[in-house]
Amino acid sequence: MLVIHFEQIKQYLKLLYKTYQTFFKAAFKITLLLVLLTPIQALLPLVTVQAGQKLVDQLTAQKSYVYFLILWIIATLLTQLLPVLVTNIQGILTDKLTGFINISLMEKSKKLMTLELFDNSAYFDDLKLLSEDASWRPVNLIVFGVAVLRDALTLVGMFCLLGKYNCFLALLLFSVLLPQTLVYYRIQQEAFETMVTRSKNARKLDYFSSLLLERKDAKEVRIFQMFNSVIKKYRTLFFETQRTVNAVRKKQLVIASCFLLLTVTVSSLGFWWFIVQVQRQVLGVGILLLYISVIASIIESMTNIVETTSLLYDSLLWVKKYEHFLDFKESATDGKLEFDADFEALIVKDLSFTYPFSTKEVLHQINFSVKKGERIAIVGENGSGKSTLVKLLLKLYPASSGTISFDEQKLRDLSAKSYWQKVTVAFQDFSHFKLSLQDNVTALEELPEATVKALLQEVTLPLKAPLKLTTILSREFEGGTELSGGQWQKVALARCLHRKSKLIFLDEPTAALDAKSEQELYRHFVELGKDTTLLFVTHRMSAVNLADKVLFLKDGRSVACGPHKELLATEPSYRELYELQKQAYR
Ligand SMILES: Nc1ncnc2c1ncn2[C@@H]1O[C@H](COP(=O)(O)OP(=O)(O)OP(=O)(O)O)[C@@H](O)[C@H]1O
Repeated sequence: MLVIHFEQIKQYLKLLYKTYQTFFKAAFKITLLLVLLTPIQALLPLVTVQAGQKLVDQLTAQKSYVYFLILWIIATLLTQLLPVLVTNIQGILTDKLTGFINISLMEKSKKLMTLELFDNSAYFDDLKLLSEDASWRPVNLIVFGVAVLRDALTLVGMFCLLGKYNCFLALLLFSVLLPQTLVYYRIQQEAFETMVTRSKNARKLDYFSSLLLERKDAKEVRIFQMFNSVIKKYRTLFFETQRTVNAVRKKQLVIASCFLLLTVTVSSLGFWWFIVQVQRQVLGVGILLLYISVIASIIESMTNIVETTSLLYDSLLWVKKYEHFLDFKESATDGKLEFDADFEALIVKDLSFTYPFSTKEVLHQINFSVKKGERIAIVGENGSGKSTLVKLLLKLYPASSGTISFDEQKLRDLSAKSYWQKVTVAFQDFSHFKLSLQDNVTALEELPEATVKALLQEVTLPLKAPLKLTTILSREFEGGTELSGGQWQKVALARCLHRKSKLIFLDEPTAALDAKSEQELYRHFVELGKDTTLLFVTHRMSAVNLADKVLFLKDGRSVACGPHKELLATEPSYRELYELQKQAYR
């Protein structure tokens, strides 16, 4: 049992050490100053107590006490002054640490080439927690991290002071307090585990309340009358969580009371021993003042340590998650070759794929090729693997087997950065950046206004009041506005076009457009130029007429790839899909 406790304490201290390492990395000088001030602050109570004892002894012996009085005044003054200074320094360190942590999280994300991390639920949950808490965890870490160190030093100092007069009593008190601390710690640990369970539940609770309060879901929540059911779900989960937490609290109260009784008994015995020493004139009366102060300080530091360590614990686990995220290594390594956009053919050979952390293969032995300048429509039923294929072609996932190559260049050997610089895409679930219209089009690249306006014209999105290039596309920000689904899609298409790439992927970004607008836009992309290669996913079979070739996917397999008319003649399931849509649009 005790081994487990020591293991936990060891892990705790390791995490505390790592936390201090992060403090130093974030702000070396400020942390150093804080670390230097901490022992001074921690040992001041010792000086005050001893000065008080000596003062009383000198007074009763009718000797000069001025020196001890001055010492006591200085120590008391510093005891009051230092916390103000330390709070100030902690504030500066908190700001620096918050910036440091947030920037390092963003920098790490920048280094992630594939989407693998986002499919790993353990990492993804951690990442969500990391980004949600990054604004307040650093304060917690600094305030509690410094307090733990300070209280531990005071505690050690006080035990040493007591040991100077009665070593046995100091050891006895220590032996009562040690198991008390460990049990306290264990209880806090249990409380924390409940808190973690609670934190999982808390996220669910948050979601339920946001579901009924946020704009995003306001329409469907009303129409489908979801209020009562969601409130009921919230209530059930809330009370269930409360019950578990209360059970831990009750246990905590009982055990804490038992140990408190033991500590009071030992302290009283100690007090009695010191009274006897004073009666026998072995020690001066001042020792009683010292003893009372030492016991009060030991108990206070002890309580503080247990409370602060448990308050600090989840923040330390947060640091662990932070380190864990920074250490995340992708299974695929990036290539080194520069992408030559002047390729003659894109060749996909025996391509199979299983998503990371999944066992189901979603693409099986896909084969097709695209010549430079060709327009390929990728069609197939829902879930047939069209978007997955596009993600693989974009190097967002490494293939499980098989190859994608541009002439002789294998995609896996290309540097992701060089590849992404020369391709462009509009996704089905494209990003709605809460930035200005201009920034949404340029993806924060600096482009002349005239170019942005021309792009918007290309995708037929007129700049009519109140929409300007500087308008923020979100009501969350002052002066912001919201676009319609179709307008948003045009913004995504303008973003896709701004790259002027020779290799374009469209993963059905046009679902919210009417058939005419969609046809016009596809035509626009098709007419971009003879050396522009276009691969577009579409559900509207009318769009396949614009393509040179159609890649027909079924259950993750490439059933056929060829001109639309050829597929109609040779591939019955393709003909069936086409006829079905034709009838629907009649
Ligand atoms: N991140 C993921 N992890 C595991 N499986 C996934 C993931 N994303 C998609 N899948 C699975 O891969 C299969 C193919 O999905 P994909 O989105 O590629 O199909 P699609 O043809 O584009 O469908 P739709 O026409 O509905 O857009 C589906 O069975 C889907 O459940």
